[in-house]
Amino acid sequence: MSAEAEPARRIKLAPSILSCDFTRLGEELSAIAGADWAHVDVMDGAFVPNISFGMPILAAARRASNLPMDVHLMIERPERYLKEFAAAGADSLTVHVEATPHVHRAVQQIRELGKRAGVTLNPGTPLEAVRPVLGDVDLVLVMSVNPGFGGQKFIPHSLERIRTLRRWLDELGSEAELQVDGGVSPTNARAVVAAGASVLVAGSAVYGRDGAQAGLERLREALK
Ligand SMILES: O=C(CO)[C@@H](O)[C@H](O)COP(=O)(O)O
Ligand SMILES: [Fe+2]
Repeated sequence: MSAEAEPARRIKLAPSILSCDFTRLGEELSAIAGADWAHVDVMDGAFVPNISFGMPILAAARRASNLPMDVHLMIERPERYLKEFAAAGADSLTVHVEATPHVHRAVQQIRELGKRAGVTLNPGTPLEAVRPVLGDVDLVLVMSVNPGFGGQKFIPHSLERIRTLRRWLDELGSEAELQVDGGVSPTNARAVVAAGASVLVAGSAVYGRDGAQAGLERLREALK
C-alpha cells in the first residue's frame, strides 16, 4: 500500500521556538514537552535576510528542556560552526546545500561529532542537489517556505517535492527522517504526512494563538 493511501510511520512533531516568546523561553519549552524534538532556527542575516540567534540561546534551550534539539542552520558555510553548535547542545544539525560547496564534508563532520546529520534545500533549488548525499544523512528537510521567517504560507508544490524525496529514500532503503518546515498547520498536516513526511516542524501553528500546548494538541488531532 502506498504512503499516499495510509501513512503508517510514526510522525514526529518539532515545534519551532522561533515563534515563541523569548522572554519566557523556559516556559515555552515546557509547554512543548509533549513534542518529539524542539526545532531551533539559526539565521545569520547573510544566507537568509534575517538574524535570529546562535549558540548561547541554543545552550539555554538545552539547559531548559530534555527534548532533542533539532538545529536548522540557515548560515553561510555552516561547517565553520558545527563544533560549536554540537557543544552548545544540538542533537541534530541540518545544513543547506546552497550554503556550502562542501555539503558532503559538512555532513561527514556532523556525524563525526556524533550528531544526527541533516541536509536541506530552498523551495527554488532542484531536488537533484541533495540526491548525492541522500545515502549519507539521517535527515532530509524539505523547506516549504523560503527560509528566513516564521508565519509564511505553505508552498503547495512542496507536496510534490516531498513525494519525490520519499520515493528516492525508499529506493535507497534509507531510514532517514523526511522533515517538512514552513507553513505547516492542522489544515495541511495530513497532506504533508500522506506525501511521505515523518517529521513536521511548526512554529506559528504551535506558538501563535492560545499557548503552545493547545497548538501542539491541534496538530496531533489533525493527524488522527
Ligand atoms: O526555518 C524556518 C523559517 O526559515 C522555520 O522553521 C519556521 O520557523 C517555521 O515557522 P512556521 O512557518 O511554522 O510559522
Ligand atoms: Fe526551520
